[in-house]
Amino acid sequence: ISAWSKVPLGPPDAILGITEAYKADKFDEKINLGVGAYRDDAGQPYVLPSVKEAELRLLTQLLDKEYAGITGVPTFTKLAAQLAYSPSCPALQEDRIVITQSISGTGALRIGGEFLAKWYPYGKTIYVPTPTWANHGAVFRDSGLEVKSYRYYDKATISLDLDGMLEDIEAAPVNSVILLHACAHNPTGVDPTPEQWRKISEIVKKRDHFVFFDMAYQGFASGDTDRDAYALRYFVEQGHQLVLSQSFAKNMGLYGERVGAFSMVVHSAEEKKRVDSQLKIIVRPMYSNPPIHGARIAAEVLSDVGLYKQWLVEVKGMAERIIKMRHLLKQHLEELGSTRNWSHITSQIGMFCYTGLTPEQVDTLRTEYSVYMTRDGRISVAGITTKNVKRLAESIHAVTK
Ligand SMILES: Cc1[nH+]cc(COP(=O)(O)O)c(/C=N/[C@@H](CC(=O)O)C(=O)O)c1O
Repeated sequence: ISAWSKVPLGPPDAILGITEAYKADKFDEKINLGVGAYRDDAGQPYVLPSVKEAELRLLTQLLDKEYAGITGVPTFTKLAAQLAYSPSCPALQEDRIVITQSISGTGALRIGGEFLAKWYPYGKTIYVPTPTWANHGAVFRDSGLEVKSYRYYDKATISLDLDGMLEDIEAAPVNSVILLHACAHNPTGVDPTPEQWRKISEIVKKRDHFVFFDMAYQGFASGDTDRDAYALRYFVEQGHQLVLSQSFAKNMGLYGERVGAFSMVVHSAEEKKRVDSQLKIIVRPMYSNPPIHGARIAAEVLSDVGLYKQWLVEVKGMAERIIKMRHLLKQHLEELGSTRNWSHITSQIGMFCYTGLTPEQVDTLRTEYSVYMTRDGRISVAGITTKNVKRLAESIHAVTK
C-alpha cells in the first residue's frame, strides 16, 4: 500500500482558503474581503509605480544572479533596519542591531521563533494577543515554542482591553516572550494609543519580559512610516531587549517576492558577532540564502532619494484609500437605516476591519451574497471599492438588521 495511506486531509488555511472559495464563485459581483492584500479602486492588485521604476532600473544594471550571503542582500538589510529603527537610533549607530533578510514577514517570525527556542535562556513560551494573525500560532509552535495568549480585544466595546492585556502580561512568568503587533493589529485593526503603549512598556519592564515585535504594515497603517514605528522605537528607547520581524509585502506591494527581515537589538557590537553567527547557523539549513530580486527592488526604492519620496506618497495613498473605504462603508450602512453602532469601522486602522459579525453571519454572506471574509468577521478593507461598497453594505445590513 502507498506510504501515504495514513496522511489525513488537512483543513484549508483560514485565510488563503477564502480566496480559493472566492475564485470558485461564478457570481459576477462577488466580493473578496479575505486575504490581506491591497487592491486599487478597480479591485485590481497594485504594483507601486516606485517599485516598477526600481525594477526597470535594476534590469538595466545587468546584475548577476549569484547567491546572496546567508543573511541576504546587505544594502537591503541595512536600509530595512534604518526604516524600522530610524537612522538616528543609538542602537543602530552603536552597531548593536543584528539583522538578516528573511522570506518575508512569515520567514522573519520563523527565524525568530527558532532562535528563541534554541537560545532564549528562560521559558520557551511566547504570549500572543487574542485574537492574532491566523498563522502566528503555527509558526511559533513549529519553531519549538509553547504558545499562550493574552487578552487584547474587548468584544463588548470593540476596542482594546487594556486592563485585561496588562493583567495577563503581568501574570505571565517573569522573562516570558511577548508578541506585539507594532501597528495595524491583525485582525482587529485596534492599536494601543501612545499613552497605552507606555503602560504596556512599564508592565513588560516590571516583569523583565522579552518583546517580539511583528511589524508587517509599516507606513500602511497611518500612511506615515515614522508614526507606524512609534511603538517599536519607544520600546527600544526604553531599553527593552527585543526582536523584530519586518514585512515588505504590503507597504511595498512585494507580496509574492517574499521580502522581509528579522532583526535583534543586542547589548554590544561584540554580542552582535556571536548572535549573528548563530542566526546564520539557523538560516543555512532552513533555506541557505534568500531570494535576491525583491530585496534588490526594496533596496533601490529605499536608497534612491526620489524613489523613496515617491514610495512614501504611494504608501500614503494606499492607506488613504483604505480609510476612505472605511468611511464609505459606515456611511452606506447608516443610510440603509442600520441601528447598529458601526463606529469601529472608522476607528480601526490598517488593512483590516474587525466587524463583529458572527461566523454564522459570515457564512450567510458567503453563501447568499457572495461576500467572502474570514469566519472571525475580519474584512480586508482593501477589497472594498467605490463600485462594490453599496452592495457590501446592503449585504451586511441584510444579515445584521
Ligand atoms: C501581522 C502579520 N505578520 C506577518 C504576516 C506575514 O506576511 P508575509 O507575506 O509573510 O510578509 C502577515 C500577513 N498577513 C496577511 C496575509 C497572510 O495571511 O499571509 C493576512 O492576514 O491576510 C500579518 O498580517
